[in-house]
Amino acid sequence: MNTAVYSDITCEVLGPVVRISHNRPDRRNAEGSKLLDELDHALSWAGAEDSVRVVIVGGVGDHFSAGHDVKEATGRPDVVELRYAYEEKRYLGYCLRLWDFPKPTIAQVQGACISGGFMVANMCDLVVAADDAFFCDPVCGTLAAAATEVLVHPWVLGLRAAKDFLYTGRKMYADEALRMGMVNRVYARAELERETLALAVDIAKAPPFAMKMLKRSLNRTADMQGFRNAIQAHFDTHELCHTTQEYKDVRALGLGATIARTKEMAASS
Ligand SMILES: C/C=C/C(=O)SCCNC(=O)CCNC(=O)[C@H](O)C(C)(C)COP(=O)(O)OP(=O)(O)OC[C@H]1O[C@@H](n2cnc3c(N)ncnc32)[C@H](O)[C@@H]1OP(=O)(O)O
Repeated sequence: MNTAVYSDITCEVLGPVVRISHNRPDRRNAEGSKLLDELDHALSWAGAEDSVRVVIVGGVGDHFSAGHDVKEATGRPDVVELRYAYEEKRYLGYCLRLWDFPKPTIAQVQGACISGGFMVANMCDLVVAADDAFFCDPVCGTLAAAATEVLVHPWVLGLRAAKDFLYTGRKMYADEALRMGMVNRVYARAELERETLALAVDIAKAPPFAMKMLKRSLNRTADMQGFRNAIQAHFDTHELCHTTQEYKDVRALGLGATIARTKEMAASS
């Protein structure tokens, strides 16, 4: 049993399935350090608990997540060493732990799934989306950064489509994401939770050791093609961008401007 008390996530045990949800709907589920620490804590518990067979990662409210909490981020010191340590732990480290999670994971996505939040969803094995879900990662244009810290897009979209998507920073709606193979299934918004849980319960019937080995082999297939090295190399490239004048200029514009630019870029075709 998980007796931890969380504020920024919810953690529900649903038979053999645990649903862990971002829970800051008033901030559009922006991921601050508390939320990320709680998410990682709940995942560690679920990974070690024998009765848990599948984990769903979701979001309470209208949106999966608006990405990093940019308000919190602008309050942190702009010092390379401190930023690197923070991002290596909470972005790269937590994401790789989710990627390596020993049981199947499903992202359950409705509404906005933006940049940092998208990165978390992309670390899950499967993505199930509501018909109102949209995905975007416009941070090259909005924050002068080479995409989010963990660059999964070429692996789940293909190289050419990832370039189109990231160069424009546009929105991709659930139906296109399904066609592109970036999401597995799309349901009407009212059915998302029920259908995702039904899928999780179905997967949970498999023998757990065999499932763990199956996931390990599938992930190793990606590793043998360079997945982990590419992810780690991109992280350093991303961090380099935080030292530039371009970055300092956009950071000085503040939170409101970042959100406004994100909305503007997301609206472009
Ligand atoms: C490498 C970098 C990675 C990153 O992840 S950087 C972050 C990228 N994300 C963004 O730039 C933010 C994107 N947010 C949006 O586009 C919109 O939001 C939504 C489409 C998700 C929702 O739009 P709507 O329903 O009109 O809500 P609203 O009025 O924009 O926001 C409601 C409250 O939520 C706060 N908020 C939204 N996103 C963030 C965020 N990412 N970090 C911190 N706060 C956020 C706002 O400021 C506001 O707050 P108040 O009610 O006090 O005015």
